Amino acid sequence: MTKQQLFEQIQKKRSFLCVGLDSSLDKIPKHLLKYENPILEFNKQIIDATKDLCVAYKPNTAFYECYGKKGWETLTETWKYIPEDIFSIADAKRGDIGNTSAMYAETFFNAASSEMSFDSVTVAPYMGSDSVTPFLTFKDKWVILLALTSNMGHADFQLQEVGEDRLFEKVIKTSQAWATDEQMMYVVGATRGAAFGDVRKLAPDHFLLVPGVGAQGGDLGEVCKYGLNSQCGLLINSSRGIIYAGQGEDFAERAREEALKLQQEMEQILVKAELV
Ligand SMILES: O=C(O)c1cc(=O)[nH]c(=O)n1[C@@H]1O[C@H](COP(=O)(O)O)[C@@H](O)[C@H]1O
Repeated sequence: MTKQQLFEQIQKKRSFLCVGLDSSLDKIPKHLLKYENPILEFNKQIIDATKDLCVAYKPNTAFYECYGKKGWETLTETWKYIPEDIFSIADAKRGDIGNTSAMYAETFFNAASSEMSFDSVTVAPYMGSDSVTPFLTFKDKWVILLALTSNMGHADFQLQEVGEDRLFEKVIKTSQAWATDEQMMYVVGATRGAAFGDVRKLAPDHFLLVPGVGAQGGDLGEVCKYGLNSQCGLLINSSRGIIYAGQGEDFAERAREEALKLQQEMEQILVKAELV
């Protein structure tokens, strides 16, 4: 998917919501355990209930890899179930020496070999250019590079000064030589509030993937105040806050209610910013 197509989806749905499919057997409603593949059934019902309210789905691969062969199959089938006009993110946080990264890129982008072709993959920048560029050889596929993450430990490295910059700023500056804003996004945690202003100084036009709304307590208004750009430029992810909103037979409706609350808030923000 291109950047323009993503923006058009945002305008059409009046939403920049990404639903995180961090689905695990111990958290999904108990009545689903009778199915042959409970997590796939869960994901399908969540997708059916939210697909008109969101513009992206983000399965975190850890929640699939932990179940071995069956988990990998569930990830593949989940990717197949995501509608084509919805941006798909393999949240795998990969990155390795060049020839290994090339195989990771095949895994997530080349359906001919892996049966999956996500629109994007999350990548850690730590190993540098040759660990990231193999993901950029696929047309209209995206790297979503970790910049300023939502977790406590972000301060251990990302805020350390490297010359004149903090490390996350260095990551954003240096990586812009590897790809344009048509193929690269940055992860900036919703819990980082005013730091969105600093990120926007360096990357005014890039899309940012923003996890941390919902269960981690990030504030949507604050993120948008500093992070919105002329093509919206934000994909706001919520995983647990949406998918585990209910535990009963009506879990998908409850998930929809939570997604709708966020979509309605986003619609107001888009209208106010005259983006729709
Ligand atoms: O790359 C990510 O998606 C990510 C980066 C980050 O800084 N913080 C973060 O929480 N995430 C992911 O975003 C999701 C957040 O889930 P919830 O806290 O349940 O909404 C999880 O899949 C995390 O792995």
